[in-house]
Amino acid sequence: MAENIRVLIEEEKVDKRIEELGKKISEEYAGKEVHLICILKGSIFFTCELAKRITVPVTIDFMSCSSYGAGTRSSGVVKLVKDLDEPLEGKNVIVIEDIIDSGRTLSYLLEILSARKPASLKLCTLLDKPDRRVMPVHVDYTGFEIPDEFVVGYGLDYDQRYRNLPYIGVLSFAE
Ligand SMILES: O=P(O)(O)OC[C@H]1O[C@H](OP(=O)(O)OP(=O)(O)O)[C@H](O)[C@@H]1O
Ligand SMILES: Nc1nc2[nH]cnc2c(=O)[nH]1
Repeated sequence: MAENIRVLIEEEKVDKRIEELGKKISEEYAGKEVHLICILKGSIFFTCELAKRITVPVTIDFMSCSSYGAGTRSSGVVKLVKDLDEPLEGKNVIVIEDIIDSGRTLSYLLEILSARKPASLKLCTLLDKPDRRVMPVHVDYTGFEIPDEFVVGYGLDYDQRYRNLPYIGVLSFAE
Protein backbone atom coordinates (compact mmCIF):
# COMPACT_ATOMS: atom_id res chain seq x y z
CA MET A 1 0.00 0.00 0.00
CA ALA A 2 1.29 3.45 -0.90
CA GLU A 3 1.76 5.92 1.94
CA ASN A 4 0.54 9.50 1.47
CA ILE A 5 1.32 12.48 3.65
CA ARG A 6 -0.87 15.59 3.80
CA VAL A 7 0.54 18.67 5.53
CA LEU A 8 -1.40 19.43 8.71
CA ILE A 9 0.82 22.11 10.29
CA GLU A 10 3.44 23.88 8.17
CA GLU A 11 7.04 24.26 9.33
CA GLU A 12 6.71 28.05 9.81
CA LYS A 13 3.68 27.60 12.03
CA VAL A 14 5.45 24.98 14.16
CA ASP A 15 8.53 27.22 14.52
CA LYS A 16 6.42 30.22 15.50
CA ARG A 17 4.52 28.25 18.14
CA ILE A 18 7.75 26.83 19.62
CA GLU A 19 9.10 30.36 19.84
CA GLU A 20 5.96 31.41 21.77
CA LEU A 21 6.26 28.44 24.14
CA GLY A 22 9.96 29.22 24.75
CA LYS A 23 9.09 32.81 25.60
CA LYS A 24 6.28 31.77 27.96
CA ILE A 25 8.48 29.24 29.77
CA SER A 26 11.34 31.77 30.03
CA GLU A 27 8.98 34.32 31.60
CA GLU A 28 7.39 31.85 34.01
CA TYR A 29 10.75 30.48 35.19
CA ALA A 30 12.52 33.86 35.41
CA GLY A 31 15.34 33.67 37.99
CA LYS A 32 15.27 29.85 38.04
CA GLU A 33 16.90 26.98 36.19
CA VAL A 34 14.77 24.47 34.25
CA HIS A 35 15.54 20.79 33.83
CA LEU A 36 14.06 19.45 30.60
CA ILE A 37 13.27 15.76 30.26
CA CYS A 38 13.17 14.67 26.65
CA ILE A 39 11.08 11.54 26.10
CA LEU A 40 12.90 9.61 23.36
CA LYS A 41 12.72 9.24 20.55
CA GLY A 42 9.87 11.37 19.28
CA SER A 43 10.44 14.53 21.30
CA ILE A 44 14.09 14.98 20.37
CA PHE A 45 13.40 17.56 17.61
CA PHE A 46 10.90 19.51 19.72
CA THR A 47 13.17 19.46 22.78
CA CYS A 48 16.13 20.86 20.81
CA GLU A 49 14.09 23.60 19.15
CA LEU A 50 12.37 24.57 22.41
CA ALA A 51 15.57 24.52 24.48
CA LYS A 52 17.20 26.94 22.01
CA ARG A 53 14.39 29.43 22.66
CA ILE A 54 14.44 29.28 26.47
CA THR A 55 16.48 32.11 27.92
CA VAL A 56 16.81 30.92 31.57
CA PRO A 57 19.52 28.32 32.35
CA VAL A 58 18.60 24.87 30.98
CA THR A 59 19.78 21.33 31.72
CA ILE A 60 18.55 18.31 29.74
CA ASP A 61 18.15 14.62 30.48
CA PHE A 62 16.64 11.78 28.45
CA MET A 63 14.22 8.99 29.14
CA SER A 64 12.71 6.37 26.92
CA CYS A 65 9.66 4.19 27.27
CA SER A 66 7.72 2.10 24.83
CA SER A 67 4.03 1.56 24.27
CA TYR A 68 3.76 1.71 20.49
CA GLY A 69 5.11 -1.22 18.50
CA ALA A 70 5.35 -1.14 14.73
CA GLY A 71 2.33 0.59 13.13
CA THR A 72 -0.21 3.12 14.33
CA ARG A 73 -1.81 1.50 17.40
CA SER A 74 -0.60 1.48 20.99
CA SER A 75 -0.08 -1.83 22.75
CA GLY A 76 -1.54 -0.16 25.86
CA VAL A 77 1.34 -1.42 28.01
CA VAL A 78 3.97 1.18 28.92
CA LYS A 79 7.52 -0.02 29.67
CA LEU A 80 10.49 2.01 30.88
CA VAL A 81 13.34 1.38 28.42
CA LYS A 82 15.92 3.97 29.51
CA ASP A 83 15.88 5.84 32.81
CA LEU A 84 17.26 9.32 33.50
CA ASP A 85 20.96 9.81 34.27
CA GLU A 86 20.41 12.48 36.94
CA PRO A 87 18.26 12.67 40.10
CA LEU A 88 15.32 15.13 40.06
CA GLU A 89 15.21 16.19 43.70
CA GLY A 90 14.86 19.96 44.05
CA LYS A 91 14.80 20.62 40.30
CA ASN A 92 12.22 22.53 38.28
CA VAL A 93 11.38 19.80 35.83
CA ILE A 94 9.52 20.11 32.53
CA VAL A 95 8.74 16.87 30.71
CA ILE A 96 8.85 17.43 26.94
CA GLU A 97 6.69 15.25 24.71
CA ASP A 98 5.97 15.27 20.99
CA ILE A 99 2.40 14.00 21.38
CA ILE A 100 -0.15 12.97 23.99
CA ASP A 101 -2.69 10.52 22.64
CA SER A 102 -4.31 8.02 25.04
CA GLY A 103 -2.40 9.63 27.93
CA ARG A 104 -1.10 6.23 29.07
CA THR A 105 2.59 7.04 28.58
CA LEU A 106 2.44 10.34 30.42
CA SER A 107 0.26 9.26 33.31
CA TYR A 108 2.71 6.39 33.90
CA LEU A 109 5.79 8.60 33.58
CA LEU A 110 4.49 11.50 35.67
CA GLU A 111 3.73 9.14 38.53
CA ILE A 112 7.30 7.77 38.47
CA LEU A 113 8.83 11.23 38.18
CA SER A 114 6.77 12.94 40.88
CA ALA A 115 7.93 10.28 43.38
CA ARG A 116 11.51 11.57 42.86
CA LYS A 117 10.61 14.85 44.61
CA PRO A 118 11.32 17.55 42.02
CA ALA A 119 10.74 21.16 43.23
CA SER A 120 8.13 21.39 40.46
CA LEU A 121 6.96 19.14 37.65
CA LYS A 122 5.26 20.38 34.49
CA LEU A 123 4.39 18.90 31.15
CA CYS A 124 4.91 20.43 27.73
CA THR A 125 3.72 18.75 24.54
CA LEU A 126 3.98 19.84 20.93
CA LEU A 127 0.76 18.04 19.98
CA ASP A 128 -2.28 16.94 21.91
CA LYS A 129 -5.09 14.68 20.68
CA PRO A 130 -7.66 15.24 23.48
CA ASP A 131 -10.33 13.12 21.74
CA ARG A 132 -8.21 10.00 22.22
CA ARG A 133 -7.65 10.30 25.97
CA VAL A 134 -8.31 7.24 28.14
CA MET A 135 -6.12 8.33 31.08
CA PRO A 136 -6.41 11.90 32.41
CA VAL A 137 -3.22 13.99 32.08
CA HIS A 138 -2.77 17.63 33.06
CA VAL A 139 -0.86 19.45 30.31
CA ASP A 140 0.79 22.76 31.23
CA TYR A 141 2.04 23.85 27.80
CA THR A 142 0.51 22.70 24.50
CA GLY A 143 1.74 23.56 21.01
CA PHE A 144 -1.34 22.46 19.06
CA GLU A 145 -4.49 20.47 19.68
CA ILE A 146 -5.07 18.18 16.70
CA PRO A 147 -7.89 15.85 15.57
CA ASP A 148 -7.78 12.07 15.90
CA GLU A 149 -5.50 11.32 12.95
CA PHE A 150 -2.15 9.54 12.80
CA VAL A 151 0.53 12.20 12.37
CA VAL A 152 4.20 12.04 11.41
CA GLY A 153 7.08 14.51 11.19
CA TYR A 154 8.91 16.77 13.64
CA GLY A 155 10.09 13.67 15.51
CA LEU A 156 6.98 11.53 15.03
CA ASP A 157 7.45 8.31 13.09
CA TYR A 158 5.65 5.57 11.27
CA ASP A 159 7.77 2.42 11.63
CA GLN A 160 10.74 4.70 12.47
CA ARG A 161 10.43 6.73 9.26
CA TYR A 162 9.36 10.36 8.66
CA ARG A 163 10.76 11.71 11.94
CA ASN A 164 12.90 14.16 9.96
CA LEU A 165 10.01 15.89 8.15
CA PRO A 166 10.18 19.56 9.17
CA TYR A 167 6.36 19.84 9.33
CA ILE A 168 3.49 17.82 10.87
CA GLY A 169 1.70 15.62 8.33
CA VAL A 170 -1.21 13.19 8.37
CA LEU A 171 -0.32 9.74 7.14
CA SER A 172 -2.79 7.77 5.04
CA PHE A 173 -2.63 4.62 2.96
CA ALA A 174 -3.85 4.11 -0.61
CA GLU A 175 -4.20 0.85 -2.57
O1 LIG B 1 -0.56 9.11 24.98
P1 LIG B 1 -0.06 7.79 24.45
O2 LIG B 1 -1.14 7.01 23.75
O3 LIG B 1 0.63 6.98 25.49
O4 LIG B 1 0.96 8.09 23.26
C1 LIG B 1 1.98 9.02 23.35
C2 LIG B 1 3.34 8.38 23.23
O5 LIG B 1 3.48 7.77 21.94
C3 LIG B 1 4.64 8.29 21.31
O6 LIG B 1 5.78 7.53 21.59
P2 LIG B 1 6.14 6.15 20.87
O7 LIG B 1 5.77 5.02 21.78
O8 LIG B 1 5.56 6.17 19.48
O9 LIG B 1 7.73 6.17 20.84
P3 LIG B 1 8.78 7.08 20.04
O10 LIG B 1 8.68 8.47 20.62
O11 LIG B 1 10.11 6.44 20.31
O12 LIG B 1 8.40 7.06 18.57
C4 LIG B 1 4.80 9.65 21.92
O13 LIG B 1 6.14 10.11 21.84
C5 LIG B 1 4.37 9.46 23.33
O14 LIG B 1 5.42 9.05 24.18
N1 LIG C 1 3.78 8.93 14.95
C1 LIG C 1 2.78 8.98 15.84
N2 LIG C 1 2.94 8.44 17.05
C2 LIG C 1 1.90 8.52 17.90
N3 LIG C 1 1.78 8.07 19.16
C3 LIG C 1 0.56 8.40 19.59
N4 LIG C 1 -0.13 9.04 18.63
C4 LIG C 1 0.69 9.13 17.57
C5 LIG C 1 0.54 9.70 16.26
O1 LIG C 1 -0.49 10.25 15.85
N5 LIG C 1 1.63 9.59 15.45
